[in-house]
Amino acid sequence: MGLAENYNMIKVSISWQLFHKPIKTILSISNILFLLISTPFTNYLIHIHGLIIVNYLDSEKYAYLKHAPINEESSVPIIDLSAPNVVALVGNACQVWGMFHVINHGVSSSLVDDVDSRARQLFSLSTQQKLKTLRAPGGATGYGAARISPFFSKLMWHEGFTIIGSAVEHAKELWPHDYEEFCNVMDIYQKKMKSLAYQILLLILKFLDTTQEKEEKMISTTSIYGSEGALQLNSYPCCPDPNRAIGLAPHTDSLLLTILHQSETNGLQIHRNGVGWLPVPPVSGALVVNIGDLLHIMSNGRFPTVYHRVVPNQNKHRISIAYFYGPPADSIVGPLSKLPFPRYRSLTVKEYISLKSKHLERALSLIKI
Ligand SMILES: C=C1C[C@]23C[C@@]1(O)CC[C@H]2[C@@]12CCC[C@@](C)(C(=O)O1)[C@H]2[C@@H]3C(=O)O
Ligand SMILES: O=C(O)CCC(=O)C(=O)O
Ligand SMILES: [Fe+2]
Repeated sequence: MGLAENYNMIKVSISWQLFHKPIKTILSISNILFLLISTPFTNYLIHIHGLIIVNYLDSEKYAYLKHAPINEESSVPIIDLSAPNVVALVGNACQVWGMFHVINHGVSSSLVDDVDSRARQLFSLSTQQKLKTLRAPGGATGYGAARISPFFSKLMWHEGFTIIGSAVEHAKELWPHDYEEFCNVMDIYQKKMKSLAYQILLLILKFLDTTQEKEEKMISTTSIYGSEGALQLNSYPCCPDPNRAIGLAPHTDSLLLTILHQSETNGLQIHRNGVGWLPVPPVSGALVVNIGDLLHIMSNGRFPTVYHRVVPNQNKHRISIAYFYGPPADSIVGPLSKLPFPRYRSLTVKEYISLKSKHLERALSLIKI
């Protein structure tokens, strides 16, 4: 099949979308493209012909094929949260990697499996169903492309579903008579994640030896009751030509900490200076923790915020569940007062999120002192 014919097929599928779907709201270009890539019809074409022009990225820029070989010294540490020297282990991992696996984390495997299978159930619904929960323009929750999508010219091999607080409104759209179980599982998981994230944050603050009043105030505002988090269900369908597409484009997470469950399928990679892209294969029973921008700021740059991406898989449909943990939107974040020579100015969480949504990776440099 020639290139021109493939272009025609994409054109055909766009017109198919526009004429056969009653689109009542005005969708942005990225949503239209997302709609296009998510239809079973176009997916079918992608699988048969192995070519979707809009989704291909230039390989020079991202060099997807090149990543460092794994050896013991170059892999993300695995930390047992019940280890007696856990503070030092966590602190060192934050400084050296900005990322670590945790085991003995107290979250039951049956709960993690439940969330994973509910996510699979959601993503296996028809596109028409999923689009009932399409994230509203400017909105935060629901189904759609990653929030960072507008910064990249090519689409990602990814679909997401974001939950902040209760998922009930969207779940009712998807399963009008059977939405409660989905919501219960997501609620229980969010509560567990919140308390695990708080536990890890306390270890980190202990490592940074924060004893002053300001920090204590900050700790209380990020407490399990005060904090606001988000749960992101990620789906990366099988990709016929994984070397020429990206699952989730390179980014750093914005909040304090992210706790990730990545089922059993490879795909996550982190960028290491001087090394390149390094795979982070799933460790059975472990959760991945990574430092986000806000903790990078609080540590005055001592902890790197992790630049990471996801590469698609040819044979396996990959699901991941990310919990983003951060302080309430109105709280002020800045380098901890104990650390000398602040490199960043203090600002509200809301202000930082707004800078990130406008400038992505440049947000941090914009608040440098
Ligand atoms: C709390 C959040 C973090 C996030 C933006 C969000 O409001 C909800 C979705 C999150 C997510 C998931 C995929 C990657 C990411 C960069 C994105 O585009 O949306 C993160 C956002 C983030 O950490 O900035
Ligand atoms: O799917 C993954 O492993 C990572 C997802 C991620 O980076 C995110 O949701 O921010
Ligand atoms: Fe991420």
